[in-house]
Amino acid sequence: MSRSDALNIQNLNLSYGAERVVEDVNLRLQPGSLVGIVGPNGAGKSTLIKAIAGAKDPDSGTVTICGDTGRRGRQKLTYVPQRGEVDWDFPITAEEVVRQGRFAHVGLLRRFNADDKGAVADALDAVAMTPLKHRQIGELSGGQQQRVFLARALAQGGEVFLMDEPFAGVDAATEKAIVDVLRALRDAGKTVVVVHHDLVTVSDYFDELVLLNRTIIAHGPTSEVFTPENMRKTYGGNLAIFERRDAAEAVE
Ligand SMILES: Nc1ncnc2c1ncn2[C@@H]1O[C@H](COP(=O)(O)OP(=O)(O)OP(=O)(O)O)[C@@H](O)[C@H]1O
Repeated sequence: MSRSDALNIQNLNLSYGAERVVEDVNLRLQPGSLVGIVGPNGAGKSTLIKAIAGAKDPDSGTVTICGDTGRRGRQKLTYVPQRGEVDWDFPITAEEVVRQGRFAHVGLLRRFNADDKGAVADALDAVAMTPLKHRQIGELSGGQQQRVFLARALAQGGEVFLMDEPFAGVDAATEKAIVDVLRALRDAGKTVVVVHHDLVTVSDYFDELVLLNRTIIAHGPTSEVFTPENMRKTYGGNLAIFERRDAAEAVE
C-alpha cells in the first residue's frame, strides 16, 4: 500500500451469524479528505464503520490506519457512533463527556493536565456548547447532544474520524455547525468519513463519495460518482431526486 493512505481496507468481509452483510470491500482514502458513505437502509454502512473502528470483528480482511493495523492503527482513529446507540440517561455532564475523549487511548489513571483542559475547552467552543457544559446530557436537545459528541471526538483527536449519521435529527443551524467542523478537520489534513442519508446535500458536503450496497458500488470524486446510473445501481428502483433531474434535462 502507499505510505500516504490514511485508511486502507482490503478484502473485508463482515457477517452477523451466518448472514454476510458486507462483502469484499476494498477502499483507500487519503489524508485531507471529506468522504460520504451513502447507500440504502441495511446496506451495511454502520457495520462497515464499526469494523473500521474495531467494534466489529471481520470474517476476513484487513483495516490499516496510517500504516498500522490493530490497536496501534485504532489509536489514530476517532469513532462517533449513531446518537441512538448511546445511553443518554447516564448521569454525566456535557463537559465530562468531552473529557472522556482525552482518556480514550491512555486510560483513566493518567492525570488530567493543562493540555487536556485546553483541548476540552477548545472542543466545546468549536461546537458552541461552552455555555451548556455543566448540563446533564439527558437534559440536552438531540442537536446539542450531537454537538457534544462531536466535541468529544475533537478532544480525542486522531487522523481518521468516522461519523455515523451526525446530521440525524439536528436542525439547520446545528447541521451547519457540524459541517463547518468537518471541513476544518479536512482542511487540517484529517480524513473524515461520514455515513449520510440526505442525497440533496451530498454534492455540497463531500469531496468524495463511497456508494455502498453490501459491497462498494462506486468510489471517487463526488462529481464523478454521484450520477443517476450509479445511484440506481446502489438503490435500485426509482430515486425521485434523479427522476426529476432527468426529466428537467430531457426538457432542455
Ligand atoms: N446486531 C446485528 N445483528 C444481526 N444483524 C444485524 C445487526 N446489525 C445489523 N444487522 C443487519 O446487517 C445489515 C446491515 O446493517 P447496517 O446497520 O450496517 O446497515 P446500514 O446501511 O447502516 O443501514 P441504515 O441506513 O438503516 O442505518 C442489515 O441487514 C441489518 O439487518
